[in-house]
Amino acid sequence: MIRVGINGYGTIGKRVADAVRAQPDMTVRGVAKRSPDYVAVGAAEADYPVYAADEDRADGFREIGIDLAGTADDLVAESDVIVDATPSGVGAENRPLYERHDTPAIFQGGEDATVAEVSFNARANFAEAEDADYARVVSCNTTGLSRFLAPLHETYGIDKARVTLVRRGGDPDQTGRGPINDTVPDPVSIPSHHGPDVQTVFPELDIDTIGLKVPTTMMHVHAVNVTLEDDPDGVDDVRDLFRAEDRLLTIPEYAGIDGAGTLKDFAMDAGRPRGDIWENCIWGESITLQGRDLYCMQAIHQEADVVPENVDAIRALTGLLDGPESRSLTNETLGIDLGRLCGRENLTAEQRPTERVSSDD
Ligand SMILES: NC(=O)C1=CN([C@@H]2O[C@H](COP(=O)(O)OP(=O)(O)OC[C@H]3O[C@@H](n4cnc5c(N)ncnc54)[C@H](OP(=O)(O)O)[C@@H]3O)[C@@H](O)[C@H]2O)C=CC1
Ligand SMILES: O=C(OP(=O)(O)O)[C@H](O)COP(=O)(O)O
Repeated sequence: MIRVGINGYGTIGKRVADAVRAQPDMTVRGVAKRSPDYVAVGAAEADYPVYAADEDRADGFREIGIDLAGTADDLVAESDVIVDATPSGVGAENRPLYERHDTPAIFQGGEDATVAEVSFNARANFAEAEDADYARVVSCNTTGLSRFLAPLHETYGIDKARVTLVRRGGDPDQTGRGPINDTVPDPVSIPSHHGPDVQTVFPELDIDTIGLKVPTTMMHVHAVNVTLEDDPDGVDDVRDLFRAEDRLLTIPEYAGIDGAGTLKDFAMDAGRPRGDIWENCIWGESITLQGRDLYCMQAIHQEADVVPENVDAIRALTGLLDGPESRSLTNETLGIDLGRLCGRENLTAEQRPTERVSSDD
């Protein structure tokens, strides 16, 4: 059993902890956080050993009845691998602590790519992390783009990708984030950081990205245009390629899912923990082919899509399983089952989204 320490127990950390707990080959050694708040109480109630990230605040935990298991330093010493899910920039400050204990670590996408030897996506470059001590799971948007681009890159080749990212303003617990009544170019300069970040996974890929922020906490939405090198054999060829991917959910027209709100409602109806959607959600009707130009729209649940990637990164760093085996086990244990979620195997030709434009036209 690999002992996993989670340093930083917020939006990402608490989800990764629950996902690690669901695996048969790893266990949560403990979780570290700074503030003795409702999330700390939740961790203790979930029977995770709680460690204080900041020793000065240790008494605050005791005052609310949480018996601390130690400090972050102790957690690192007692773990085989650390998942660092602290806020952007803190991970890089923590790296010397992991080096001191000779403990491999996984960082998150808010860190600069230089924090680790490899920027990781389980679908695109699992094997590159197998010899690494430090890996960075790329951000939620970059994870969504990497999963989407990998099969296109392998099957047709990519001449150029252009993506407009409509980014959620903040997560539901980020009460101070915005905008609350605006649509804001973010960043106003082009490209946004996402294109260069995708290139940390696909170094040769030609990609430009533009970002905007909008007043929602639900999900990010991407409008994608990819100019392929080779002609697909019609739009159904592309649809079938996406359907064969384990973490790409093609939303069928009959589902009536017309936005991020219905997607979240759908996830909660499906019994997903915290309403989490670990998969990219591609609107089937939006998949459009004009010659070699592929268009479509996808939604990315920012709180969730990196969670299975962290589990897979743990296996890559520790050599537990290879990429396909790890993805398959992670999918099975978390319940990533697209057929069950959207009735994929029941789709008839008539039920499939109508082709608006096809290369055959
Ligand atoms: N939220 C998102 O949508 C996504 C975030 N990411 C990336 O994941 C990382 C974490 O983000 P997120 O989960 O949103 O962050 P949160 O702010 O939700 O959680 C951060 C956690 O780290 C703790 N923390 C703060 N400072 C320290 C410290 N010095 N040492 C140890 N722990 C500390 C916080 O403790 P406390 O709360 O007790 O103060 C909190 O538990 C970032 O790199 C981010 O860019 C990636 C994909 C999506
Ligand atoms: O990793 C994320 O987004 P990103 O891919 O836009 O960097 C998370 O949604 C965090 O984004 P934030 O930097 O807007 O909090």
